[in-house]
Amino acid sequence: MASSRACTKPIIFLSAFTKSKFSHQYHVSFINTTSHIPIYPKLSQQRSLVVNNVLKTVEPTESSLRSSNSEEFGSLGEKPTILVSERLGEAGLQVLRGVGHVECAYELSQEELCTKISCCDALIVRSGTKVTREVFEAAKGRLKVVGRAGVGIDNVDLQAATEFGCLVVNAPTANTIAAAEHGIALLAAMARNVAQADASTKAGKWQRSKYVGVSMVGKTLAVMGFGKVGSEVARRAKGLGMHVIAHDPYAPADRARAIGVDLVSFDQAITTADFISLHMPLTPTTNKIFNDNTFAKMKKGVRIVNVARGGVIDEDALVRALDSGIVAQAALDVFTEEPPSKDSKLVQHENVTVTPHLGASTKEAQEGVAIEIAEAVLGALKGELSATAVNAPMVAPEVLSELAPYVVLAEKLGRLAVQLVCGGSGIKSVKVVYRSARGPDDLDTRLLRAMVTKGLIEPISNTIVNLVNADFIAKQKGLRISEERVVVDSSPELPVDSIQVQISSVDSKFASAVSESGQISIDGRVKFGEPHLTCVGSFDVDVSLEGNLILCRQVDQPGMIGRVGNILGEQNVNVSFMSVGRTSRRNKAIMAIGVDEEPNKEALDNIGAVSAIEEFVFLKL
Ligand SMILES: NC(=O)c1ccc[n+]([C@@H]2O[C@H](COP(=O)([O-])OP(=O)(O)OC[C@H]3O[C@@H](n4cnc5c(N)ncnc54)[C@H](O)[C@@H]3O)[C@@H](O)[C@H]2O)c1
Ligand SMILES: O=C(O)[C@H](O)COP(=O)(O)O
Repeated sequence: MASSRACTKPIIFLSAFTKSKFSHQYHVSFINTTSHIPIYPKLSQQRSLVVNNVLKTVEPTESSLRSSNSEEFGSLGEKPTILVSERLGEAGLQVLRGVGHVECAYELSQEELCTKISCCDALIVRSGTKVTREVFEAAKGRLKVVGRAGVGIDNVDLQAATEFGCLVVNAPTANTIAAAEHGIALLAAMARNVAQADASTKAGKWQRSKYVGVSMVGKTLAVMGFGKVGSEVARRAKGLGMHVIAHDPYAPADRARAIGVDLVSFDQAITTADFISLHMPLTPTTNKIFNDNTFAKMKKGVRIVNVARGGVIDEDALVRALDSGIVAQAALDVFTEEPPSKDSKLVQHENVTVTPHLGASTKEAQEGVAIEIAEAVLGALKGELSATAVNAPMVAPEVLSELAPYVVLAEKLGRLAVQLVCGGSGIKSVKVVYRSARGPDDLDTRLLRAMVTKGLIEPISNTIVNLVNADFIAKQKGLRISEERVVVDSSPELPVDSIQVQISSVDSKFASAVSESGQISIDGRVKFGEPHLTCVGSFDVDVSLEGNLILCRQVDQPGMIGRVGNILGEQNVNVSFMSVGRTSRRNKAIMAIGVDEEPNKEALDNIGAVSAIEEFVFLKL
């Protein structure tokens, strides 16, 4: 006989993120692992900021301005602390202050940031703060969300964020127009030597012949990266009478066609363009994608604008290309190192126009970005939809809402299964079987798998598992979680008929949980919205998965329920649910008893001493 006393902690975790296929909205939920599990499948108030080339004014929503009560913040239990490490529009700060403690601390050293971060639930940055692995380590698990008030997330270590279970959200739409306008401003300023002529005139010179420019009309502009900013630049360049081509391996051809832009290969773009405007993100693939080799292929006298990221250009190679005349001029808003060194040859080059990363810096964009990020961060903290998660799988809000009770079931089954293993940490292989009337394409199981993983890992480690880090943590622990879908003849209205968790190649502390095929196996289903355990090993049971559970295997004979019930009653332990499953009459039976309180040692010893009881286990859910 054996009993398990695995300990669980009353923690609420950031657990689920969803994104609608249709509305491009994401969802974040908090899940309370010990009591009722609240999921808040509310739709976010995300507003389109650029609609048909029109910049829409964004206003904070009423809900985001409303004061918080502690319940809204799940595990935080009190107002969250939000560190804002770079200047943010006042409207966004107002939204944040309505619900949290906001600390604005600018130009922090890395050390100062690491010191502050352990007291913060959220961090809001722009491009100037490096959110490195050290920052996540220093946060010691408290940091729930990093909000990037802008598009580029190359200054946030996403891998580290994911490993630490920290959600990263950005504000991808509010500065699109500002960046596109800045691109066009630089293009025109470069073509007409505006900056150089301005400096010369202010220096008392009158150099009209020196600053003869080039015209843009009829010239070919290659837009590299045909995303939000790139397509707005293309649209504006068309208005200037330019012939616009674009390269973007992932852009839909119909969007390009709609603007009258030809999508071409990388080489075709750079070899035929008179002007090249860069609008791709900085990734390992695009890092220094403009280098000696690519400059060598360009039309002599090409002009380059970069409002994307400095790192996409090999800056030394650009200086060489400028010196050799391959590149006639460059206009740069962004640099590999920001700010660039004072004696940077590139910055000082006479054919180069520079601005200090001003692409997003309009009043309108900064207000919009601030509200967009404030709402995304607060949404994440409150368990509401977050439209812009960048390091979490996306599950549509409607899917989340229908899966909500199964999410609870999945976690409880994982939690229960791991407590049935002798020395739980030796688990290597887990299979989750979903029985459903729906075809595989109609059932998104990532959330369920993540919750089984959470249930399996948390009782045996001090790791916090959520949807951000579930797969990573499982892999790190050498836990292979496979999934199987079995199509059954039940109602397609229900996403899942039942979930089975199997753990193979381990010994169980409750031998009856081992199925005929040799794995620990438990099944559950949702009944009337509540998770139920429906099968243990080869025994059918039916017990609500709440509170704690005692599983006993006994000889099937009269009076057993009464005897165990009496023992528990004597210790003032309330039985919430009881079910008996047996192989055949008067043979072996399993009694599953739900109890509100944790029985003390004496009660458990007394249950073990009942002669007809062959084994039992106490499980915390
Ligand atoms: N200077 C600024 O202040 C400022 C302001 C806003 C955005 N940005 C930067 O501009 C860039 C674009 O922003 P966005 O909002 O348009 O992003 P976006 O995600 O909408 O667009 C980026 C596009 O680049 C494409 N892309 C990816 N890899 C590519 C490759 N190898 N070659 C060509 N295209 C590739 C993507 O498919 C996508 O369509 C980002 O780097 C962003 O950080 C800078
Ligand atoms: O990626 C972005 O959104 C831009 O580069 C803006 O950066 P900023 O917020 O530092 O101005």
